[in-house]
Amino acid sequence: MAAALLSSPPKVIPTTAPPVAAAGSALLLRSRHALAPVRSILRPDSSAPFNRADWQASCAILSSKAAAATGSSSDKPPSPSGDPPAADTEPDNDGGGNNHRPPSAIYGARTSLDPVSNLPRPLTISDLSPTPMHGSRLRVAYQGVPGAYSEAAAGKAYPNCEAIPCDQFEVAFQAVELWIADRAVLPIENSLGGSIHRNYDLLLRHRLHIVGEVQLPVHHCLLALPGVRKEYLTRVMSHPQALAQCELTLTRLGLNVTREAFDDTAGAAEHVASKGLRDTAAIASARAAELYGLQVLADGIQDDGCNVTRFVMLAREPIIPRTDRPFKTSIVFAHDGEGTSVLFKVLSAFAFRNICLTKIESRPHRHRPIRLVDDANVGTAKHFEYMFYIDFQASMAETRAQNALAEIQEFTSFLRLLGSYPTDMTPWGPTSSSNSPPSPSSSSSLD
Ligand SMILES: O=C(O)C(=O)C[C@]1(C(=O)O)C=C[C@@H](O)C=C1
Repeated sequence: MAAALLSSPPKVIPTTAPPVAAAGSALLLRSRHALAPVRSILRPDSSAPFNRADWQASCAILSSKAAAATGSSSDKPPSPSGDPPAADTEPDNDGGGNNHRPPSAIYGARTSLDPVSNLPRPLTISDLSPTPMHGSRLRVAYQGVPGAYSEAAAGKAYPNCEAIPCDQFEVAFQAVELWIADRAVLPIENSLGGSIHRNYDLLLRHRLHIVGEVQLPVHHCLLALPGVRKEYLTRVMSHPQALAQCELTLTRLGLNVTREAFDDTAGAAEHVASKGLRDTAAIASARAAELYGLQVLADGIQDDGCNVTRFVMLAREPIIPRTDRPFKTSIVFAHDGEGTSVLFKVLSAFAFRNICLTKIESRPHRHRPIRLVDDANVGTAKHFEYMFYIDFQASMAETRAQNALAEIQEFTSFLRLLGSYPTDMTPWGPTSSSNSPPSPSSSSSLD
């Protein structure tokens, strides 16, 4: 009998902090920048160490002055993005390694001792959506090197972001967890190649939240060094998904080539170029050809014109689900019961509420991949155990979604909410060759 990982109600939990806590932490972090002017008023010698007792004294002074005075605040409202002022580089800890923040830290950006300064300001929508705390462009981790489709997906999800290449999917997860990046954008499924299983497994292993999705039309090209002709080729290398997406076309082109897997499509192009491989082609984007000085031998070689990869955006904090636009929710669960009846019940919890499912995926159960079923008559049978991933078309702000999950938790041994996020509704036609990187002129962000 597996231990239920969700014990006391509510069992359906976001993986780290609930949305309100998430909003609170964003507010605290932003406010540390706002504190600098207050500190310089209280201690003109800002180079001197400023300890916890000082903070408490400062807060007491501020509160007593606030209580005694009258008048209105002339403060500027926080910036819509919530970003801290660029010039504010005050350290946020007390020198002891702890990020102690005085109560006044949550009072917003105040620069004077007027009475309103110390009253808590109301939460605004910008407080509820975590933004970069380093005052610069959003840093978005992706797997691959420049020219990879994941880089283009990062640019579609977050125009004008700073895309950070990572050599493995796991590194992109860690980059967000360690605050090196603000978001990760990772492929989760492709319309031809199917699920990217590694990322399903990593979603469970890590504690990040899905905060959005983007669907990217993927347009593959066959790339080789300038002057190389198709007849010279003995090998083609690319990401396994890209090789799978072009399998039929490679045969149709009459290429007698071995297939070799590479970490990412653009990495394969870079390898062909940097090693001067004249017998090898890479499958990658037209942008990769440009970046690495390769020629395009064939354009649009994916087996189907509509070749789309769905990427998910991951963050340390969940977003607040809404109902003013189409939302999707992703969950993962496991059960102890005998096979189909539990699955049937889970599906009916959605069906009876008219909630459409858009994806079901199963992966081996991480802690218990096999269950032995002892039966005296037929010996010991082995059942495979699975984790089930489901995406459904509803927001967690909707009662029907909350009720469906409340019901599902009754007959599952484990249930985790991976995220409730806006559905990518941007229209796309047949794939074009411009899998472009992040750029300030790109279309609007989805998050
Ligand atoms: O190699 C890349 O360029 C990637 O971004 C990875 C990836 C994938 O993992 O599926 C993304 C989109 C394409 O479907 C092919 C490869």
